[in-house]
Amino acid sequence: MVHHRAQADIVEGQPVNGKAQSTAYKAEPSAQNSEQGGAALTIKGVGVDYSTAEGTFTAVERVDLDIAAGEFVSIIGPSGCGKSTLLHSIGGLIPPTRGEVEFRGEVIGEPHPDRAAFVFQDYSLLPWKTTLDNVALGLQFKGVSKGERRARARDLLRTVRLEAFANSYPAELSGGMQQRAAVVRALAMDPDILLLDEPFGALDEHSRRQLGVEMAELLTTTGKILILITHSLDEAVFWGDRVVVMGASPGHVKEVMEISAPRPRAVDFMLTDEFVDARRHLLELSRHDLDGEPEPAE
Ligand SMILES: Nc1ncnc2c1ncn2[C@@H]1O[C@H](COP(=O)(O)OP(=O)(O)OP(=O)(O)O)[C@@H](O)[C@H]1O
Repeated sequence: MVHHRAQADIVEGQPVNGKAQSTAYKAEPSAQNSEQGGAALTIKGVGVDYSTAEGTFTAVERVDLDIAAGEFVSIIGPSGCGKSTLLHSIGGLIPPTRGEVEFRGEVIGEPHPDRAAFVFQDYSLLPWKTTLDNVALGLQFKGVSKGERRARARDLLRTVRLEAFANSYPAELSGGMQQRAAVVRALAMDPDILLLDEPFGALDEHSRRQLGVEMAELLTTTGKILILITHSLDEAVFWGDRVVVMGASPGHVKEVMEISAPRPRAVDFMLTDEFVDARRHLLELSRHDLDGEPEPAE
């Protein structure tokens, strides 16, 4: 069943210089994960301003979100609404201008690959290293011995059916294969949080759907917190325990939608009423973004 939490139910708007109102949220961890012990990751009033030649630019106004251990959260929203900025703040790459991000009660102040690992759209594999060495790379920084890191990297490559390409270089792999390698490279670090910034965005629609289904079990049974930025409504609903819908100018949370189907989900989930209803609702929400119309007054 799909639960919408309409903005009016949960938002305390604050006028900002007479412009758009901010959206402050207190979203609860999904029912599916709440038995795992409440929020592990707390995003408390996080806002990010950038300094530009024209002055201060507010990319993210204010976001509040509690995420439970093992929860999968998808983030969607129009281009430029601050999705990547927020993700970078969660991972410690960009310090928030306002508020803070806490993991298990500890403020995340700087990047820490044991805690949060990123997977970006452009694969970011090192072209001069083999697939195996790319996956093993992070373990080197953790001080794992050469033999052990190669063994662990080989095991991980097996989980994404890339063992036969262990000694190939990234340029010899397809886009989907490179992205599978990039995902297991991040998993090799055994982070508490996996941050996925449009990881399948460079792939054609067929490949990204196939990869999504293939990786569903691997990614969603890790017990890690997963946060996925995507422009694909299908992906957002297919993966997420919750879908966070962001709006722009400045970046804020418009709505949080809960998707209750258990994970890992098979491709048949896309044919269910829950999937179709959720997708339709998200499409309606983003219609104004797609039409290029201003958002309705909040
Ligand atoms: N380093 C920076 N300095 C100034 N402005 C920035 C900087 N990085 C991002 N911005 C601006 O902040 C806003 C949010 O950018 P961000 O990349 O977070 O959005 P996004 O929702 O991830 O966009 P997309 O979906 O297109 O990737 C945009 O208007 C962008 O131009």
